[in-house]
Amino acid sequence: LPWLRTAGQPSLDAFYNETQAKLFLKFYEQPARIVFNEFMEATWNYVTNITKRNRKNMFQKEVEKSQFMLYFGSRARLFKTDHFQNPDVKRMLSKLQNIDKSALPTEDLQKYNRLLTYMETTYSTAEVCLDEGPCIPLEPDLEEIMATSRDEKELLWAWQRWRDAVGRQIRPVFEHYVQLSNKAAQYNGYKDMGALWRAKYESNTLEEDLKRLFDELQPLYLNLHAYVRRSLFRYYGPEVINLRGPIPAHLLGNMWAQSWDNILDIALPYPKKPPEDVTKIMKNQHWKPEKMFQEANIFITSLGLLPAPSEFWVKSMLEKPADGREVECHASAWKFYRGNDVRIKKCTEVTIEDLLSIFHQMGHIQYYLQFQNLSVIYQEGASPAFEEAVGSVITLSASSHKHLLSRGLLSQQHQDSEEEVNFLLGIALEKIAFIPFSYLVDVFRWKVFDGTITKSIYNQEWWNLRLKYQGLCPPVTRSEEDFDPGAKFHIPASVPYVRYFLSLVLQFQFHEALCRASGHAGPLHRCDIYNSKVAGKMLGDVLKLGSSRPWQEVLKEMTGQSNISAKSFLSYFKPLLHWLVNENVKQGDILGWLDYSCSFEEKSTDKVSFLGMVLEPEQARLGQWVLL
Ligand SMILES: CC(=O)N[C@@H](CC(=O)O)C(=O)NC[C@H](CC1(C(=O)N[C@@H](Cc2ccc(O)cc2)C(=O)O)CCCC1)C(=O)O
Ligand SMILES: [Zn+2]
Repeated sequence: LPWLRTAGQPSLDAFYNETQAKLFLKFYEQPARIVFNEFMEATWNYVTNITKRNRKNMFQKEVEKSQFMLYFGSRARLFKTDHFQNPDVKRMLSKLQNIDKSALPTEDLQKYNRLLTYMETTYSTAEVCLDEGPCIPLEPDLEEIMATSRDEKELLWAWQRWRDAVGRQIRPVFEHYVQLSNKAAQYNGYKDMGALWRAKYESNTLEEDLKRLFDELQPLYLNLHAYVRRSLFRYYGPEVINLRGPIPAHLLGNMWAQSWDNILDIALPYPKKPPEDVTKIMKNQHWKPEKMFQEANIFITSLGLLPAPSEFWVKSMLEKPADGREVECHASAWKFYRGNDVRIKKCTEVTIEDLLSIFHQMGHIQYYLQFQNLSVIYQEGASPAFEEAVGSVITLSASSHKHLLSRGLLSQQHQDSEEEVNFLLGIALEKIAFIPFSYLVDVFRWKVFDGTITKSIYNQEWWNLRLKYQGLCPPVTRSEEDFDPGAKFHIPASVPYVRYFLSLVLQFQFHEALCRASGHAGPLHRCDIYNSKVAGKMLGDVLKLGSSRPWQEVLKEMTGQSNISAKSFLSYFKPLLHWLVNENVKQGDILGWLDYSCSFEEKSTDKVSFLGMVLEPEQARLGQWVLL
């Protein structure tokens, strides 16, 4: 191209580099699919059959994958993209450069992988042994106790023994994990691993956006917290519950008190009109795990979206194996970079909770199927929150009274206003309770990564955040021998969590847009997009983009808004907020928690460790309050 040469060096370099860059990216595709496929297969084999041999093979494939990513990641850095014309080439090259832990020197990487696998496997194989007799695992046994037992002592036993069995083992390893994580992040050009995780959201206002959303949702949470505390007070009595203090963390129907839907029976607003027990109906109708996945598939294909391919039904692990194999029961959806090879691993129990979580998982599968023709580099969600919101938005329709009725999972025809409050409270116990938990998990980890929370105070800082954001307290004294955050899967598994907080907000924003598109009129909580091809097309168009476009652009195309907003979440629960505010005023309950611990002897009225809010009857009507 002599004539270009005379036109001056930069344009030639730019032209030459851009062409070269396109070839480089083209060449990347095939080997990437092969290397990633082999890595996913080896990891799948391990988590569905935990043996030394499978672990060794997984480590081997992990090293190969990392060498491959290091090769292409470092070469992607060599291109000077500022003169490039094609925005796609620039975006793909920049995504290729973030190679996470693969940037570590092989020695460190192998140590890091051993730490990660030790923590995740410790969690997945941990059991709690009764004094004499059997040892019981988290899924389904301990989770079943936390969900259904109403014996405070038994709940305390399960809560404490799980943390003894897992958290304590993981603590010493976690400290090294933090160091190596930060080292990997620095090799990628980030100050610490928290910064690398946050960069996935392509936003320089992420932390303030999170804070803003959290504050907008605070009135909902504080009113629900006060109401549930009152309900638990009525049930367990004043010895256990302090109406002006935090709630003991073992009484909320969940091992981590992250969602409280399992104690709807205790908190039911109108006990004379109890909702039907869908789990019981499923069991009476002889539902099996496979039928639960087919039910989700039927919903998804009713939208005109893609069905689960035959390989899915053949290769997935839909139930805990009965052959004594050790498996990782924590549910997950998998893609294998080979077209229709997509799978789910889940130790499914026949319950409504598992049915709804299957809708969530099948949302991941649908994303994989929709973006499979994109470059490997774009085969992920527009943001991690988008990935999580897809399945959850479908679940919002699937859990509606209208949908369950149409699927024969409810027999009651009508739903009067009191039954509607009961229904909304059920959804609130899952979604509103989840707000502060899904926010604080990564607030904790970001502070650990950036050094604010040093290893000598991990546990006390965890409980400070649990008190500050959730208004919970540990039911027994904790120490720095314990490591309670390690008792939650995503911490030993090193899976970021703020995606679930953002997904909480996003799923309602999506729900409102999809419901409007499907022609739904009336309250948002009565919407069911089932059978709506229009809503399906709107959703499919988002999924087809993968991460090829910034999520802000994708959100704008779908909902008309380019920023994430809590407005839809608030409007979905508006009827319930009014009911809760009136109920709390009637009971004279305060919002928030003045005391800072469960045990009453440390009762203190002078120390206000958190916003103590007193409702003036007048302001309460407007849902406002006066800071104490
Ligand atoms: C190979 C791989 O890892 N694949 C990823 C997907 C991907 O990255 O492509 C994946 O499958 N991750 C597993 C994870 C599983 C679940 C989870 O952990 N949920 C959170 C938070 C929550 C709670 C309630 C709820 O309704 C929705 C979310 C928790 O239980 O605390 C378990 C129950 C449901 C979702 C998931 O599906 O998000
Ligand atoms: Zn998910």
